Amino acid sequence: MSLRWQAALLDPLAPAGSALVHCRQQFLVDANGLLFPRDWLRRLDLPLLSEQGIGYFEGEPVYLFELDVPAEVPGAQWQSLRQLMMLHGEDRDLFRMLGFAAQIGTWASQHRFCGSCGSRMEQRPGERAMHCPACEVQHYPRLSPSMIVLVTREDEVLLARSPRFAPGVYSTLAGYVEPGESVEECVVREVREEVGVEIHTPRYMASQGWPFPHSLMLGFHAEYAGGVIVPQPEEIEDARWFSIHDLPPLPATQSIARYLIELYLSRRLGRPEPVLPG
Ligand SMILES: NC(=O)C1=CN([C@@H]2O[C@H](COP(=O)(O)OP(=O)(O)OC[C@H]3O[C@@H](n4cnc5c(N)ncnc54)[C@H](O)[C@@H]3O)[C@@H](O)[C@H]2O)C=CC1
Ligand SMILES: [Mg+2]
Ligand SMILES: [Zn+2]
Repeated sequence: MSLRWQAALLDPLAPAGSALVHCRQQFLVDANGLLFPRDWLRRLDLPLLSEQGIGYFEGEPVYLFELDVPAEVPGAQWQSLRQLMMLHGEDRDLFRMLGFAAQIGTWASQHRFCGSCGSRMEQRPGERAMHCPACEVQHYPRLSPSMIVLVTREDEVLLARSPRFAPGVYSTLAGYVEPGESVEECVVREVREEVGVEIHTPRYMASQGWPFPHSLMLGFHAEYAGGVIVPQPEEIEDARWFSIHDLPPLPATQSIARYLIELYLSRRLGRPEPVLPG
């Protein structure tokens, strides 16, 4: 359990504190960092969509200002959550706070109106939920279960490239769980769809909350059972078997994709096991 960052439901009517400012997967940053005095922010008259009390960082209460548009603030710039992960990813507590804030902010901005009757939703006191006063519908923060799997064949691992990846980087296969499906069924289906390969006995390894934009990654290991690689045209730019002795550039160390690969290498090569990223 982290000590520097602790998520909590704080009352936005409480005074003082610090705040993060978020809009569309970007945070406001200035020379002092990402946390701004809340009273100072209030005086800027920002285009506020929602304010949420999100927790404690180093014991201090932290709020989130979710904005309608990325407004200009003198002396400050907007930085994407991805850029911030690259810059501060080693600071796990900071990144966990930012990931949580981004997900709460995105959810709050996308649940301002009731999807059922169109009325304006209200923040429910004492609970992280949006509530429709007209039809009583309740919306909690959105999470999308997704599987991620390392497929192996003895000293080889199956890695693929999405057109969105940084040049040269290959990663494990991932995909969203569909309604009515078990995660194990999703693993088999996604591997078949994305690379045309059959697997056997997918085994659950570990999980990770992933704020791009609101996935809960369920990490698996599976063994190759048959077929030749045929990449799915729209999603997979290239997919190959790589020898564990000759791997391409891999995803960021904070990702469970990297953890699954490193874990397999450690077991195969008798190295110490990696630490699960938080
Ligand atoms: N932490 C990690 O190590 C990694 C995390 N991921 C994450 O895994 C998730 C799924 O991976 P993808 O290969 O992109 O998924 P995918 O293979 O299911 O395909 C993505 C497509 O699914 C559809 N989609 C989008 N949101 C959806 C939702 N909530 N439910 C169902 N379908 C949806 C869209 O058409 C999207 O283009 C993403 O959030 C991605 O960021 C992916 C790789 C590594
Ligand atoms: Mg995928
Ligand atoms: Zn309603």
